[in-house]
Amino acid sequence: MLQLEHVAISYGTNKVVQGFDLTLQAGEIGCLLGASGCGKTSVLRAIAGFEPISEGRIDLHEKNVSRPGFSVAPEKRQIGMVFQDFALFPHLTVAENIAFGIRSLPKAQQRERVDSLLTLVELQGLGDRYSHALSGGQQQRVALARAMAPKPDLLLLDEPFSSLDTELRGSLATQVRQILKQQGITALLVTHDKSEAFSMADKLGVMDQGRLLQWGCPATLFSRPASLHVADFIGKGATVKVEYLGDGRIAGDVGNWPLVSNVSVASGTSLSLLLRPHQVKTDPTSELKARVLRQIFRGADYLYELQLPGGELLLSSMPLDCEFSPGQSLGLSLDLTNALLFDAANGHNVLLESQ
Ligand SMILES: Nc1ncnc2c1ncn2[C@@H]1O[C@H](COP(=O)(O)OP(=O)(O)OP(=O)(O)O)[C@@H](O)[C@H]1O
Repeated sequence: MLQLEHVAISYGTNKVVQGFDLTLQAGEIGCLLGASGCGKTSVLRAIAGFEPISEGRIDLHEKNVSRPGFSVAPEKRQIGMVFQDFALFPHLTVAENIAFGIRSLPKAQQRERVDSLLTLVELQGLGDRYSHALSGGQQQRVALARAMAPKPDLLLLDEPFSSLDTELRGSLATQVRQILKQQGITALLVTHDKSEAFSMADKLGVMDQGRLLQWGCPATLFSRPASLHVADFIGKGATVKVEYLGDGRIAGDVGNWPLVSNVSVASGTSLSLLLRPHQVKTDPTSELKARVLRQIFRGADYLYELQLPGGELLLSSMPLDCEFSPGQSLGLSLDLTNALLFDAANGHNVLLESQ
């Protein structure tokens, strides 16, 4: 449905996106996740036809729409867009906003489509309102309905929920996913919010400085991140230095541990071991000790910041009945079943497939 091959985007001499490959199948929801300024919006604008590309190609339905020196006009691409700031027309009612892109259809057909979209986004009865009389979440659902009205082949969503409060953002992301799935719409969303990305995406990509570091299903990115940067970006954790001893063992300030998976490095290699909070547990009988630095109440559990005697930090999530105070020393056990290991020199994942 959508294919980007080795795409580069430049503003003058400044290349802000490079070597960008991405494939989205029909009906899939893709999501680009990355810090501010990494090039997410530029990629969306290039797909929509608003930005030329300086290298590579963009194909829609296996037809080339962008290559250096050539670009099919945005209005000929059958692409709908939803932006961060809703961008509804204030002088038009909700129904008129939704009908904006289908003005050329006969009136009766327009009304029918607007009514079915109002039902779809659960705004029945609000067709005559103006946007200032709607909540942020309602406005964003109008923007979604308006983008869907012309039945686009592809919907691009640029940080569509970022101006809403956290709770509304979460529930709207789930609703929007349901609507897109129900209608079989192919969509690409950009965001810097991990939870939004996880609740929306069939395929997820992490971008950094204009490059797509990894593209795959969210579970794969979480459990098999290609690099420490991807792992760090998509989930909380702490890294500690260890050395690969050979024979499937690692050692460092966290002690000497056997690995469940094989690694692709020689003995003596310096590695970074990423430990997520659920992998670090209290064990009074353990020789591995750490000092409590901070206890953070998270509602359903505590997050503890811990320090090993050598100075390295660990994070641990513990149930609410595990009450420890700053300064206290704890025995720890580590669950290395799904441990993530990266080459300390280049940050690449060194784990081979689990045995
Ligand atoms: N029209 C432009 N002219 C020159 N530079 C631009 C232009 N648009 C974006 N840039 C630069 O390109 C880089 C990527 O910007 P882009 O908006 O694509 O990033 P982003 O990941 O979407 O950021 P954000 O999350 O903050 O919206 C940034 O360094 C930005 O300053």
